[in-house]
Amino acid sequence: MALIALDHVSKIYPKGSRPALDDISLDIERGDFVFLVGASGSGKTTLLSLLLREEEATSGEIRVAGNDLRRLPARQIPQYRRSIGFIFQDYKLLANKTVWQNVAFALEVIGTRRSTIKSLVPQVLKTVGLTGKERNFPHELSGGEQQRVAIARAYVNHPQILLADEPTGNLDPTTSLGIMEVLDAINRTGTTIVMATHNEEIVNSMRKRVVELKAGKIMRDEQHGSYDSALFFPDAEVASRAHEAIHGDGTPAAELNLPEGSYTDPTAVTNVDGPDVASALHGAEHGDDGIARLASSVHSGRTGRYGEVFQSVEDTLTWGRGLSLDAMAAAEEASKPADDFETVEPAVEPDAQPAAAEKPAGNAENAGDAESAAADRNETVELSGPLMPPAPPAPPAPAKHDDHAEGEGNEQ
Ligand SMILES: Nc1ncnc2c1ncn2[C@@H]1O[C@H](COP(=O)(O)OP(=O)(O)OP(=O)(O)O)[C@@H](O)[C@H]1O
Repeated sequence: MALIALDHVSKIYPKGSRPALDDISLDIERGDFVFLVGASGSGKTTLLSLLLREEEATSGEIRVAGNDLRRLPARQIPQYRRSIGFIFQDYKLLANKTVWQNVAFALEVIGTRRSTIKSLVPQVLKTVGLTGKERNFPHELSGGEQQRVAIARAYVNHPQILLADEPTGNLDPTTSLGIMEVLDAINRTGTTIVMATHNEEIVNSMRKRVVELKAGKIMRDEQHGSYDSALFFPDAEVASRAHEAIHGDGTPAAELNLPEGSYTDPTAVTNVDGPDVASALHGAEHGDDGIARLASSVHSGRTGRYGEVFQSVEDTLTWGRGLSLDAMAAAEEASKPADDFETVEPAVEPDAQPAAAEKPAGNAENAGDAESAAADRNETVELSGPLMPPAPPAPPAPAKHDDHAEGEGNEQ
């Protein structure tokens, strides 16, 4: 039997005007890597929430690793969730705990022996390429490093299933590549991965199974699938949104001074990109070289139409290839009249981080409810099976390094 099996599943939220999921049937086998794609609101997060038993299906049957989720008693839900790792777009790390403590906490709440924790935490941090960052707090890490901590926390008990909701959504292409390398390596150890994403470059390079949702229904299920985000984010709409985000007005895309090729007639968006995308999609043998293709795509600077049009938005972010504050201050200064000697303050603090990344996860900081907090964040599983892969591939290098790591962290 499939590891994950959905049979005619529908989900209607109490205030929903239409089903968030509408008669979905889907089997996912052990060891699969599945991309869930589809427009905003198509039901991707709802599907992941059902698998996690955060939400209950309105009708239909869901079985995960032999558990019939309709019949799972409430008291067994925390234990069930421990068999599943979950990774969020905004990391959901505990802001007041170090890297080491964030990962160790996942083991502490299930009563893992201190000596075991001391042995497991460095192993998993090494796997995700974070050796040397053990004593850093989340705000002292880049976005990519924070997501690696989240992956380490989700993976420390070697879950059978890893669910990821837009895990690269806040990251630049190069950092996303590093995250995908880690997820691919974890998948190759036998962990089943279901990942919701809008990132066409990742989907098209990795050529894993693609399940596409549209208005709560499965429109497509392909073994070595692709994704053209332009189908879901018509160029004119994306361009307008990007322009509005940057300049704060609603100028129609057609009137914007956009780079050649970034705007096309919205009625003609069903075309796949030019020869580059076509060859990326169909040029190589289907095999286990998705990461190599992704690396080649990232290094060539090809980010797909969705990536291209949001490029300037990405450049304003304060992590990844963030805007240089010096350059920004210099530009402001240069644009001022010569007789204006006012000091120019930078718009953001040099070490500013996205607010979401600093937020603790749900009620996870409530010390009196550590168990349910951990369950909410789903980072632990039963201590069965090998905790580490027999021969994991070399972990990718961290997205960036700093000089203030205090060495290998046996801080417990
Ligand atoms: N708690 C809720 N109550 C009512 N409606 C909801 C709730 N959560 C989601 N929905 C609705 O269900 C539909 C599917 O939402 P869902 O979040 O699953 O989409 P998604 O594909 O994950 O979107 P995105 O890519 O924007 O994250 C949407 O119409 C959404 O408005």
